[in-house]
Amino acid sequence: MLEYPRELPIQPWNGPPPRASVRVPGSKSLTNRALIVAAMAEGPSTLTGALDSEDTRVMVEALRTLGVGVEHDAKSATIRIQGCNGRLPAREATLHVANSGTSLRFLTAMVATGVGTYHLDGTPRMRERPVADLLESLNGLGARATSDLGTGCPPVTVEARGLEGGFASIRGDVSSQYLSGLLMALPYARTPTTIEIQGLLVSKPYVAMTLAVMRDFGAKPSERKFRRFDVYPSRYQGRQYAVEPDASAASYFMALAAITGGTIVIEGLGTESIQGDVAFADILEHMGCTVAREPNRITVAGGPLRGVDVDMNAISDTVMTMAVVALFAEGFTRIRNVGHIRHKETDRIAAVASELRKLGATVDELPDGLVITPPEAGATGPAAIATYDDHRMAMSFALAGLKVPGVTILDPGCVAKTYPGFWEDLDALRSSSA
Ligand SMILES: O=C(O)C1=C[C@@H](OP(=O)(O)O)[C@@H](O)[C@H](O)C1
Ligand SMILES: C=C(OP(=O)(O)O)C(=O)O
Repeated sequence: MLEYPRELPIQPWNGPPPRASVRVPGSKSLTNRALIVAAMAEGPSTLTGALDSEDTRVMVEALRTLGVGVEHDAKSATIRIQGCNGRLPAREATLHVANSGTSLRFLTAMVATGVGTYHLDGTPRMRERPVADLLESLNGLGARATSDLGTGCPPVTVEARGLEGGFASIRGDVSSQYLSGLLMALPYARTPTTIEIQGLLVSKPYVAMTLAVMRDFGAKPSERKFRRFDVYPSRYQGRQYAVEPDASAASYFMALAAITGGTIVIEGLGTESIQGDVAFADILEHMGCTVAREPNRITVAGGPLRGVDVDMNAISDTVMTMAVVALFAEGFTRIRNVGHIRHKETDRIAAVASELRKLGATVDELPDGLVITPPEAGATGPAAIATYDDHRMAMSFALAGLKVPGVTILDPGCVAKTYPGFWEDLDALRSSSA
């Protein structure tokens, strides 16, 4: 991995507004889904355009620990997986997933299809991120899964003897990753399974992505209004799979166009993308940007921005990007229905509120959102921005530094969770636009 300084002063964007094309690295969510499904599949798979970051490395390492053959060629963004055809080789394993929510939730469900004893653990923050509802559902399907410290969070132990199938209900309002993990594991249950969602389902587009990847590898799950899901016993088939660029990562460059008044073309993401976060461009359009959408490309051109009132439940990884764009809009912005982001890398509502205030904004922190009123005379520095070990705090607030002199990002290395080359890509954009 790359080396990072302890803090990074951000130089304001002094040159002409950028006119550039950007292709961000592969999607974390699609890489980690494809890895899980390919690992369980019959036959080999090759993932191209795969993300190489902390979250995908911990997933690759965990699969190797489970005895699945995985070769990762980071230079060519290719990962080769020898599928285990639904029979996990390891009977006993301890998996360390750092602070990767997808890895923890997806692997917990996957190991329940095995026969043996599996332990999963992560960073201190991972030990505060809930998983109890997933454990409960797995227990109803034939596993013995426990939160070792009785906290409802990792570390987790799964004593597995394969999943029986039948009926499961799962809570949808804390994290959609429980449902995604269950869905991907269930083709390997002994009998068909019906899953019903209790309460609201957050982050719906991620569940659609899960179904899409399962279908791409040959399973045939069905769904009714995203309230009920049916999965039948089957086998995934190994294949070549092209991972789309990461739409959440692309939000930083869309936002850069919005606040600098430049034009940025996002390559490899467009109307054909299966990632919900491409809809970040729709919000920018409401704020005053011009957006052109093609099947594999989105062009965002900045303009005078006005505040918006927006429900971001479905695309909550872009809340922090939006919060920083709001600093440079006319009038206030209200972000609604994202209470679940308090359970992510950090309490993201609280973190955004504290750091925006350092730049002069007035921020009302709501239980499930934020109201951001930009300072009348414009945002001002200097400000040392704390990042809370949250990659998205670092990448979002770097954008503020392009407009406000004196912004320093503390612990810029936290971007390695999903976008290790972010600072280099930002510098490259700057040099190509000078
Ligand atoms: O399934 C996924 O790939 C993800 C689902 C979302 O989490 P929640 O469902 O917990 O909101 C998202 O925030 C995360 O970055 C990735
Ligand atoms: C919430 C995130 O990740 P995860 O839940 O996979 O740790 C994220 O990448 O913003």
